[in-house]
Amino acid sequence: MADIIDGKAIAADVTAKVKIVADSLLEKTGIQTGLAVVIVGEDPASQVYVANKGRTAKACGFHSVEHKLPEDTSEQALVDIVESLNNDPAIHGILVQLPLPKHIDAGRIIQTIAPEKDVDGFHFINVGKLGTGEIDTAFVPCTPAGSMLLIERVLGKDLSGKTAVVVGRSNIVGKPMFNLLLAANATVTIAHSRTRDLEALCKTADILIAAVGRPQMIKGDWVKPGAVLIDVGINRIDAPEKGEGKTRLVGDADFDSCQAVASAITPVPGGVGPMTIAMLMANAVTSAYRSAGEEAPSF
Ligand SMILES: Nc1nc(=O)c2c([nH]1)NC[C@@H]1CN(c3ccc(C(=O)N[C@@H](CCC(=O)O)C(=O)O)cc3)C=[N+]21
Repeated sequence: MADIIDGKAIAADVTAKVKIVADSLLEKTGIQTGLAVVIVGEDPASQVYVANKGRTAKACGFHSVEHKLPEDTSEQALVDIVESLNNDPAIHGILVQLPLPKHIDAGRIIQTIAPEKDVDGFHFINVGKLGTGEIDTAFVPCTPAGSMLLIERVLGKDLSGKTAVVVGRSNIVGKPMFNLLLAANATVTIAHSRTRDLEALCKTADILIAAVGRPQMIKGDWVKPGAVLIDVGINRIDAPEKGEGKTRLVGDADFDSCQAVASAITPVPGGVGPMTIAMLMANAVTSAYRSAGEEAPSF
């Protein structure tokens, strides 16, 4: 039976450290880390995440601002808000919650965020730095960064000799995950919907990252005995066993069958999700340190 990797507890460790270093920057330089989260529209899941971010930012002692904009906000109005945050010296990190409404070009908005405040790590400058190994001055996307920290807790920092398979090729998770695993010396393959014999490929992985967005797709008999399984998926499915109309969260891996085979596995909820928020806080305080010309701590 695999050990369950307690993402909630590890995320709490990270945010406790963020608070300590944020307090120490404030004491030394008078700079309070500022994080701005911008949300457009009313998607209920997005509202939950944004509320979590605001709460955690306050717990870290940050200056936390939230811009809640109506669904019919124009692209230009959003560009103007991002530019005003770029120019606001009290703000060190800017996150524009995705997805954006269809009438807004999300790519244009992301590239409008100043790279040095892009705590999501989605700007071309940060993507390029990660892709060329300049990780120390980049912002790394929060979900992959948090997943790496969980892997580090189990396997250490050096993944030499390990085979990793990332299932999913998104810009937000799959591709940055590939780069981080590669930088840690793993031998990495990205699989996706057009991969032939996905099951056999997954079975080669010492480290398996499930980031496809399909509930419970990865089954125990796809997993190499002793593998470390990081489940990035967060899917809400019907749970009639809990009562009529009830739902529950599941990952992209079928937890019970995978737990029987892996050596360590992240649960959903309580795995990668809380780490995403913790790494956002880490990126924000890192940005504040850089703005002060101070050496940023590592997490
Ligand atoms: N620009 C941008 N950056 C993001 O990082 C971003 C985004 N947009 N849009 C939405 C997704 C989703 N996301 C989550 C963060 C935390 C949890 C999380 O804390 N989940 C908990 C509980 C989830 C629940 O109860 O609903 C868990 O897995 O244990 C989930 C999902 C960040 N995202």
